[in-house]
Amino acid sequence: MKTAELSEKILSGDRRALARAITLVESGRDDHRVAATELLDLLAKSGRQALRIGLSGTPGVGKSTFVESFGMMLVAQGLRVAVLAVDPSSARTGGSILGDKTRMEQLSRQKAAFIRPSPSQTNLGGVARRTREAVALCEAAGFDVVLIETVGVGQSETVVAQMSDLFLLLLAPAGGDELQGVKRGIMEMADIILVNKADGDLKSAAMRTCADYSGALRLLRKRPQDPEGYPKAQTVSALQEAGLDSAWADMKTLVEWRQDRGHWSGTRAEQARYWFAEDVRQALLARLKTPWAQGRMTELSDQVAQGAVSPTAAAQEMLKGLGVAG
Ligand SMILES: Nc1nc2c(ncn2[C@@H]2O[C@H](COP(=O)(O)OP(=O)(O)OP(=O)(O)O)[C@@H](O)[C@H]2O)c(=O)[nH]1
Repeated sequence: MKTAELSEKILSGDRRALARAITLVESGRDDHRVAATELLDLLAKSGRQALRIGLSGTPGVGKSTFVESFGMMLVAQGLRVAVLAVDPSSARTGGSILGDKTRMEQLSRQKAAFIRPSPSQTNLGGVARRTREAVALCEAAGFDVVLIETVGVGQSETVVAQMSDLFLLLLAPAGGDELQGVKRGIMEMADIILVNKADGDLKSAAMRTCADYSGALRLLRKRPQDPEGYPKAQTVSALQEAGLDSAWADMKTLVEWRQDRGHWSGTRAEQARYWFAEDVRQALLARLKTPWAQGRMTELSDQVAQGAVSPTAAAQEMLKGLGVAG
C-alpha cells in the first residue's frame, strides 16, 4: 500500500490501517523506516491531538484491571481509547504485559478501543521511539485518549513520562505504615498517585497508604504547571470500578488548568526537544554498535592501555572513523 493511501485510511479511522502502520514503525528495515517517516510527516499535518496518559505500576498492582475498567468508563462517555505499552522486559518474559488481551476482555472488544502490545525489543531506546510514533499514529486515527502503560523496569517510567501529558502511578495498599520503597524520582514524575485495591479487606490499608503518600507529596516542591492540591494521591478499586470517575475528574481539572495557562503546549514542546536530542543520541550510539566500530574500539583501547597513544588522540581517531569528528 502506498504511504498516501495508508495515511488516508488512518485519518478515516480504519483500525487495520492503524495496526499496519504501527507494524511499519516497529520494523527495523531501512525501507520501512523511510516509509514510516514519510507517513508520520503526512499525518502530522492533521494536527489531531489526544490526551496522552502514562500509567506505571509494578507487576500485580492491577494495571490491566485498571486499564480495562477505566478504559470502559471512557468508552461509555463516548471517547475513543487506545492502549499502548512500553515493556523493555517483554523479550525476556517471552510476552508483553499486554500480549494477553483476554486480560482486557471487555475493552478489547470495543469498537472505540484499540489495544496494542509492546513491541518485543530489549533496547529501551528502540521501544521508546516506536511507542512515541505509535502514539502519533493513534492521535492521527482520531483517538481521544491514549493510555501508555509500563511496568516499573529501569528507565521505562521516565520514557513514558516524557511522552505523556499526564502521568499516573498505580500502587497497591502497603502492609505496614512505611512507603513502599517507591523511588523519589518516580514520585516526582507522578501527577496523580492511585492506590488501587481499595475494596474489601484491603480498603483500610489502601486508605492508610493513600494518606502516607498524600503526606509525602505535600513535601515535594509544588510544580508551576499545577493548581493547588496537585500532585495528589487517591484511592481506587479497579476491580469494583470505584473512584475512577473522581480520578478522571481530577485528570481533567489538571489538563484544563495546564491548557489555559500554556503549560500543556509548553510541556509538549519540551518533550519534542527531548526526543529530538534522544534520537540523535540513539543514532550515534547505534554507530558504535556495528562490528567495525566495536573492533576498532577494542584495537584503540588496547593501544591506549599500552600507552602507545593518548586517550584523547585515540578518541579523535575513533570519531574520525565514525565520520563524526568535529
Ligand atoms: N481486590 C482487588 N484486586 C484487584 C484490583 N485490581 C486488580 N486486582 C487483582 O490484582 C491481580 C493483578 O491484577 P492485574 O490487573 O493483572 O495486574 P497488573 O499490574 O496488570 O499485573 P502485570 O500484568 O503482571 O504487570 C489480579 O488478581 C486482579 O484481580 C482491585 O481493585 N481490587
